[in-house]
Amino acid sequence: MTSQNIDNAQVEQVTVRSQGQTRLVPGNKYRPFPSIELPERQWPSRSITTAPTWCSVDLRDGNQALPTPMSVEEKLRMFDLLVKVGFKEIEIGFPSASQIEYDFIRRLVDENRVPDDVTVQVITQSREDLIRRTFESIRGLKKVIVHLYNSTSPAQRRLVFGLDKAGIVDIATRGTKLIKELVATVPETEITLQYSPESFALTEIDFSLEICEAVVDIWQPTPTNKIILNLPETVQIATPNVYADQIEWFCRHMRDRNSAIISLHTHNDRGTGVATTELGLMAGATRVEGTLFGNGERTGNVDIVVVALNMHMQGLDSHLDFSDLDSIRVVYEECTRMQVPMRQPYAGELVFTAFSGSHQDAIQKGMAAWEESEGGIWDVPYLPIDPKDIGRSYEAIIRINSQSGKGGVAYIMETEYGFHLPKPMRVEFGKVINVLADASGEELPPQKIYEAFMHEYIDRNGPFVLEEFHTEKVSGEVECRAHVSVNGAMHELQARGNGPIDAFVRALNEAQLANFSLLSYTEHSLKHGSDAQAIAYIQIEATSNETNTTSAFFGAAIETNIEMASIKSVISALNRSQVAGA
Ligand SMILES: CC(=O)SCCNC(=O)CCNC(=O)[C@H](O)C(C)(C)COP(=O)(O)OP(=O)(O)OC[C@H]1O[C@@H](n2cnc3c(N)ncnc32)[C@H](O)[C@@H]1OP(=O)(O)O
Ligand SMILES: CC(C)C(=O)C(=O)O
Repeated sequence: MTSQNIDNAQVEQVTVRSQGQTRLVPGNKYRPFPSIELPERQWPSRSITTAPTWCSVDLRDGNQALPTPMSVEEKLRMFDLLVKVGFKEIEIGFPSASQIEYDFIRRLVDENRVPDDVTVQVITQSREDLIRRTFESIRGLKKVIVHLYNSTSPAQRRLVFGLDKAGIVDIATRGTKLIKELVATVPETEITLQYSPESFALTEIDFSLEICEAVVDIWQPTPTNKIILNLPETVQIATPNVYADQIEWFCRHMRDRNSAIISLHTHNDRGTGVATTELGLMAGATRVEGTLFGNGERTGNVDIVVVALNMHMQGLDSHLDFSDLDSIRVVYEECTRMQVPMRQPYAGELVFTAFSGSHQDAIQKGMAAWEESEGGIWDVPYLPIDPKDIGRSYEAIIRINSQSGKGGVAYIMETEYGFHLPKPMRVEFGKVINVLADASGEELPPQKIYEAFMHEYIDRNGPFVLEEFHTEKVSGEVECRAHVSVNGAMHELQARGNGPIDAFVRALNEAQLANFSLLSYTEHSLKHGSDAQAIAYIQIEATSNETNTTSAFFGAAIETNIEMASIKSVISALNRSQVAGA
């Protein structure tokens, strides 16, 4: 790859007219990013097998991108959160940037808030006054990574620094020399140097190597006292494979590879921060800088929550704890004043929710199979991880609107209210809910679905009303006596059958109050304990007196006495058949 000069380029954008519309095409305003010459690249056939060292840059790169940067108190709260999540390296700020940044670091020192197993990192430009101020800020800390950066890309060399390559190398090496000198001023502190050739991904790869090796030559790292070479994709300008090639090329060509930790720092301008980081790990890096939920400059830094949970879903221990992601999100939103979008991977409110019928059906079947497997391999369609792993409940997995189907409605009735609707009844009740959802045009919360069930099946009070019901055993059969009013007219019924339901069905038919037969019957208890109730579901086939056609109807009833629930479910089904005109 060579540097390109656009100064004199003749830029032409082209306007295209097609089918009555005008469209701007880029013409030669932009250039494709050149690829890296890397014969027999290895990364495409590798996979990620261990967690990298994670470094949170929430308190630096995240903070510097906020409209209102965090206060000292907010930074302290965020720091405690990052420690709790399990970060062992945390970039705590840019101490020479502002008094708040400086004071925050002093609070960490004065209040002894940095755990022994956590190393803090501070960033500085390669300018003498800023480096000296940085060293003043870290006095009293046990372990510190001093992070020196300067930008190296052709555009930044030309536009920001007005320097050639040698001048840019000189900025880096002068800074390194000064840091080396200042180590003696903090004897109680173990210093690691991190050097970032900022805009690495946009820099000629051989120049990136040259400047890093110039820094290495001064710092003199060893395999037991390594330097961190952080190779940032400061601005994302190419597909993720290009960054992976750059990382693998760098790892292959650098001298003394064992004395350096190769670190990734990616942004998300093209929306591929996670992919770029994952390929960078496959290409040989062992450390990742990023932020919670991807806060950071412009479109953000890479979202470490996603990279870590992507590992989790492959069965890898990420060493970070996101088992209560909602609480982490609350602290993040309060400290940064940013919001996690509803579709954010893992953390978004809607990412484990299905509204659509076919997804709900598959999820319901998958969940049932997984529960039966008692801890088997997670293989639930449409749910890449178990929401419970990150502290989410199963309640929101299925939500109902007009796109939903019977499976989803049955899932809500079962998980929220303990009603195991018989399979054919799901079809019938699913249609009831679909009509309601269509009419409202909105989501139907579980309470509304429950109310619709009660209204449709349980709370019907006519035209049939059961006033009295008794049974007794007579010569091996059950004899029932009942008082049933129909549209207010009272009828006394009596019949025998092989059980109470059979006797009651016969009594109604013999008295010519209805013309129907029993198709199916199920029951189950609803609650346990002294106020235990049972629900009975019955399906009848009713014949219309007018048209002599038959139709099937479900009825349901809830009672403490299961016999009474079954008899009332017959009445419920009859009442529904009357409304439908059977
Ligand atoms: C990609 C990244 O995220 S890098 C981190 C960026 N973060 C921040 O900038 C947040 C904190 N920064 C600040 O508070 C301020 O920018 C400070 C305190 C660091 C510096 O402030 P100032 O000197 O007032 O201003 P400013 O940042 O504009 O300085 C630009 C000068 O620094 C030079 N410069 C920029 N980066 C570097 C560097 N890494 N090393 C040495 N010099 C640098 C520029 O060439 C420019 O020089 P010039 O004045 O001769 O043209
Ligand atoms: C200083 C570097 C690492 C940086 O923040 C970037 O390149 O985005």
